[in-house]
Amino acid sequence: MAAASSSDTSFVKIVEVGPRDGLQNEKKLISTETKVSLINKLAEAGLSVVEATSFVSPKWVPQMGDAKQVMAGIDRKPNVSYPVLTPNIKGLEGAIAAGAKEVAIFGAASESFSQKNINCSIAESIQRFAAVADAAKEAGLRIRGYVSCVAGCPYEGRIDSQAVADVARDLVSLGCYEISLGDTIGVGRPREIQEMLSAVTRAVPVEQLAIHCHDTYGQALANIYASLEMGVRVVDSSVAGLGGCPYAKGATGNVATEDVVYMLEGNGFHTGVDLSRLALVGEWISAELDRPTGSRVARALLAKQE
Ligand SMILES: CC(C)(COP(=O)([O-])OP(=O)([O-])OC[C@H]1O[C@@H](n2cnc3c(N)ncnc32)[C@H](O)[C@@H]1OP(=O)([O-])[O-])[C@@H](O)C(=O)NCCC(=O)NCCSC(=O)C[C@@](C)(O)CC(=O)[O-]
Repeated sequence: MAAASSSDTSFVKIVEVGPRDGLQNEKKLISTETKVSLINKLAEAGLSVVEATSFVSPKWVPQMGDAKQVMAGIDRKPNVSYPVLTPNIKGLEGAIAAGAKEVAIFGAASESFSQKNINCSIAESIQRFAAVADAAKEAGLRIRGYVSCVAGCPYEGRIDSQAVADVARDLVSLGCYEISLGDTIGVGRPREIQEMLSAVTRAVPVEQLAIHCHDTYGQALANIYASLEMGVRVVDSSVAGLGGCPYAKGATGNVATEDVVYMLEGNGFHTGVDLSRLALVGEWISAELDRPTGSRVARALLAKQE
């Protein structure tokens, strides 16, 4: 697998979020065995970061209620990172006990979304995350940060880019090595994403930023390309385009990883991901969920093989 190097500007790190962001909103409980197989198959397809699960309240997100069992079941490959979401100290304790080496704290640039998603204001969330980050550092864990609603909020509409920059800066100051900027409801367009990135890069170096696009309005690939033009080299995506957010009504899945890999590899970037193998993983999980894959690239590739 190709290794990322800070001087290699053609390498794009893909953070596969399908097992967490992709599955968290599924109404029917998916077996732990299926989740574990999905994570293992994704790592075998060359993904070096596979976000595995969330240590959140099972009352809030029942689908992630088997986080401990998922972490116990996966075959951990040495060069693969398996981050997990931890909104509070209870979540962090669960993650440490399960042997996680990387955790993610997740805030929002919108007050209303913060309340709906994690039941506190933005300021309270930063305080809560400070305690999580201190304990995570103490335990030797790497910490990633998310900012949701960077291009719009399901409750408040347009979000000021400075609010995004402020939360991103706060998360970096708590010790996050990378900040993922989430267009949670997929409303952003390339120029808006570039304007948002201009504001955020005044607060956080672009080398520490990732872009996380949902494809609700069909803008995700264009927005990712616009982010690459701004120097972003980390992209979050979800195999087969799985997903949606439980606290953002109507939000569809993340951009499909297969579509991102196809676009990148044909545009002078490399990812270390085996696209044919990944398309088969997407086909498999879609069959498990009883629906067609949400990846247009996978559909095209698989149709050719048939
Ligand atoms: C943050 C809380 C816990 C606050 O929820 P709360 O109700 O304010 O918390 P609490 O401390 O009052 O506890 C209430 C109950 O939850 C339990 N509890 C408390 N914490 C935990 C925990 N960690 N693990 C397991 N259980 C927990 C706690 O023990 C207690 O249980 P009870 O006494 O009632 O039986 C809750 O709001 C929550 O779990 N929210 C999670 C929301 C979530 O997972 N959202 C989806 C992920 S974010 C996202 O998708 C966006 C992203 C990242 O992908 C980027 C993008 O697209 O924008």
